[in-house]
Amino acid sequence: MTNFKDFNVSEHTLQAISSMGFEEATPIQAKAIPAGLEGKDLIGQAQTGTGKTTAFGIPLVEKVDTTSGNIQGVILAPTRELAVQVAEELNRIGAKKGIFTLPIYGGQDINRQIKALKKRPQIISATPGRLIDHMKRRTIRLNHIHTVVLDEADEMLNMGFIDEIEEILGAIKSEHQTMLFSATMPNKIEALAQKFMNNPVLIRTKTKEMTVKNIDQHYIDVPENQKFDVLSRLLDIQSPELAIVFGRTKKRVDELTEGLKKRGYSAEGIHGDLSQSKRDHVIRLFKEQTIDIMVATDVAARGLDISGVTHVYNFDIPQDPESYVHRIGRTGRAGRKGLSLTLVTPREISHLRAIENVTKTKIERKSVPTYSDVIEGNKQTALDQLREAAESDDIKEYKTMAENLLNDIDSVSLVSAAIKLLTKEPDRTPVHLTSIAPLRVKKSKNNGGNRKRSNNRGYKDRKYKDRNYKDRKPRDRKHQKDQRNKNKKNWGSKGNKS
Ligand SMILES: Nc1ncnc2c1ncn2[C@@H]1O[C@H](COP(=O)(O)OP(=O)(O)OP(=O)(O)O)[C@@H](O)[C@H]1O
Ligand SMILES: [Mg+2]
Repeated sequence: MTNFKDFNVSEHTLQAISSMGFEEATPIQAKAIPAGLEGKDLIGQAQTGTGKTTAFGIPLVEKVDTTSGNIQGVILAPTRELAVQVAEELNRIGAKKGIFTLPIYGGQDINRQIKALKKRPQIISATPGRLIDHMKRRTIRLNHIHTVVLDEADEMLNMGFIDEIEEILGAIKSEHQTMLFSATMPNKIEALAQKFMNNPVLIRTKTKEMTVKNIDQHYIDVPENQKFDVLSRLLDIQSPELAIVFGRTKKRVDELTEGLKKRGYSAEGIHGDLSQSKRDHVIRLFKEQTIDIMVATDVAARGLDISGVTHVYNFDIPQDPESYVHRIGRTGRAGRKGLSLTLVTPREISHLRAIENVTKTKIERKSVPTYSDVIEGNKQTALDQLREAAESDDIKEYKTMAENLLNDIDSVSLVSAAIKLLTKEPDRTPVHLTSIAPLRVKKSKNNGGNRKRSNNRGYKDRKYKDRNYKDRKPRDRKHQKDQRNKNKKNWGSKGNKS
């Protein structure tokens, strides 16, 4: 166990960490914070939800010179929501030291950001495309940078941000420390590390599995056309507090959201084609639990830390093992329990096995829940509601009525009737989703579908099909489109592209 006091950090930072409620450092923090404080370049890999933000946040904040109004630290993140979240966490860590971290991301009025930059942030947390915009306008200068962090470095490469990253890193001429963090570190990171890092130390926490143990991982083998009904049944039976449902494409997310709403669930969708204000709105509704289901593409798979997410449903099996790791990692964070459930069509089973091999985890098979399971689930939910209401204070005004009723009817009959009335009938409103072709494992010489894999080649080089491309330059979008067309040929997809 490592206490934050064991690190060589300022009293201000210790106070900030304590007011964040952190007592012991997590394993990645215990290893990465001392190395980071020594100024070493480092690559940090640890499972989802294990505190990597603070692992780079503390060394970064500690290094900031508060007497200078220059931007001294840059964090790059693949998505806008993550850039915002990381800035919030850094503002908490730097609160007592008086350090200001500003998020810089696409989709937000650039003039607003230019105005905010006048407040002289010492750190910026940015998406690559928008940072380059500011560099070109000279509204951000990187000539006093001493620390660079690439959060979710592998994802930024997956998204085709390599040119932007090279441009940004190449523009930092001052002596600086570079830190790369992610739960997954595929080999292609090496080229980036070789080019832009100075003898980086690799910091990994010792675990065989790529996913945390506190997530119960399940899958259900189900034909494509039954997936929506199965999802509805699962939502009824498991009644998650907060759930994220991942779909493969933007269109899929829209259709799923509509379908869920039709059946009476409180759900909203998020993907890269929505306006930033809509995306912010959905995240806000979900965080404050006004809605309890967020339907998302992989744009929400990385880094997002929303407390209270109890369930992750992969409505569509993810494109590759890394994506699986990050998606399910939206639950089971900071030691909490979580459950993930992946719907797998019969032709995608080999894909699931490949995920198990790469992540070194067993994903437990569950059978398709039946209609009577749903009824039982709904009865249980009704019972829980009744119990909760009975324990609350605001039922006093009903007590006289209850006493009168109890004079006529016995208590067991009365409670049975209350449960019956509260038990929701399963909603079977018809919902039609455009069907999509199953994913297939691409076979190569070294990599057969069901064979045990010595590496995860065949996945690594794939481009994800649905990402937030909005922060990217047009040229890259075209490149991505070409890539998608190529992929479509490889996988025989029917073109439900992002
Ligand atoms: N030492 C700690 N003690 C308790 N909670 C912590 C500690 N460090 C971080 N946390 C909390 O753990 C949660 C997950 O942290 P964080 O988002 O940094 O994880 P991560 O490793 O970056 O995950 P991901 O790979 O999904 O990005 C956050 O809510 C954070 O506040
Ligand atoms: Mg993170």
